[in-house]
Formats: sequence, C-alpha cells, structure tokens
Amino acid sequence: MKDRTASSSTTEKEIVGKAAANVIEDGMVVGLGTGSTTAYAIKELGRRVFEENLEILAVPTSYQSEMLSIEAGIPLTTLSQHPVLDIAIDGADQIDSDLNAVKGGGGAHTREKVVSMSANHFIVVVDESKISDRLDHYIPVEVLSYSRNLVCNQIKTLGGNPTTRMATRKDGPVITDNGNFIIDASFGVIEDPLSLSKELSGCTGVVEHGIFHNVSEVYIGKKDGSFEIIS
Ligand SMILES: O=C[C@H](O)[C@H](O)[C@H](O)COP(=O)(O)O
Repeated sequence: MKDRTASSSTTEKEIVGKAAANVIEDGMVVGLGTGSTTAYAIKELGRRVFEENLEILAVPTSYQSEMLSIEAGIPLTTLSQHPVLDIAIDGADQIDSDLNAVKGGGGAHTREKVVSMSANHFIVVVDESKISDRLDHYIPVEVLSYSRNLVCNQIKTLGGNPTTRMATRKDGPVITDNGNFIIDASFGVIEDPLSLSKELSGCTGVVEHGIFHNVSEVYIGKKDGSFEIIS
C-alpha cells in the first residue's frame, strides 16, 4: 500500500483504522473510504468477517478500496442496492476544529462524498498530523477534462492558485476513477470553508471538490499508541 504521508505515522493510522472497524456491528451496511488509513480499517473488517463471522455489506469508494475489500473477503454491495448506509469510514488530508475536512489527496473525493453523504454516521480516521486549527491544505477539485481551463480561471477569480494534477507513472494528467481530471487549488488559509465550498460547487465544469462538512466523529491516532475521538 502506497502511503502518501510520512511512514512515521503508520502506527497511528493503524490504531484508528482498527478502532473504527471495531465499531461496526452485524447487519450493518458500511461505506469504505480510500487511502492508507482506511486500508487498515478494511483489513481489520476483513479479519472480523473471517474470524468473528461478522455479517456486513460494504460499498467501496474507489477501485483501491474495492480491490482491498475483495482481497480482505468483505462482501460488497452498491448504492443502487443500499442507498442508505449505516456508517462510512474514511481518511482525510486535513481537518479543522469545526470538523471541516479536506479530502481527495488520492483523487477519490467525489465518490467518497457521495458515499459519506449516503451514510447515517461518518467516521474520519486520521493521525495527529492531519489536525489543524484552520484549513490551509490545497483543495482537490475533480473537473470534466473539457472544462479544465474554464475551471482554472474560475478558481483564480476566487483567489486560488490552480494546478492540474499530473500522474507520476504515466505521462500526462491524473485520470480519476470517474474518468475526469483533478485540479489542486491552493487558497492559503481558508477563512470560511463553507463559503468556499459553495463557491467551488458553483463553478461550471466542476464535478466535486474535496471540502467536506458532514463529518460526525474524528478518530485521531497518537504517537504514544492511544487515540482520541472528537465530535
Ligand atoms: O482521495 C483520497 C482520500 O480522500 C483519502 O481518504 C485521503 O487522501 C487520506 O488518505 P491517507 O489516509 O492515505 O492519508
């Protein structure tokens, strides 16, 4: 599993991934996020399915989480079959004290937003490095490839600095699981995440951006091996 953040945070990620997986009960339909932290939750859920006969169904948010879930032996379903989920578990790139989150460092935020908005409860699992008083992380914005320049201009009008995300092991841009481009937009310190969220949603050509306002609880993994829950 590729970890896009410091390897020193692996233990913290594992702690919260496992903790969130242990909240899941028999009969639940669960949304499974994307990234290195959620991967630990998926692995733990697979262990519980196998060793504890835990009976769940899961909706993955990306090809990555689908592949990991299949590998872990977790039965999958779709939002068409189960439009309302009990719980969604996912990571984040940054989260502030009001539980506004930035997601999409792995390009999966569009499906992650759909899945988490379909859930009655949304648990975010992070290590301490993701916590910040205010959001200043770049905002991933998934766009129709056709609209790339138009969206970049709209982001500039909003005071942002847009960069098209490029692939690392392929020439050219990253193509999302939905077949679109990603523009990473830096805004410095974001004074009003809700306003920016609305403005980005209003840009023509934007599919979805990575600011989330629907977090129920955050599990924060600590370096000393403990974790804290904030809600
Ligand atoms: O697109 C990716 C997702 O939003 C991830 O949940 C987010 O980037 C956090 O990933 P990680 O747990 O690997 O830091």
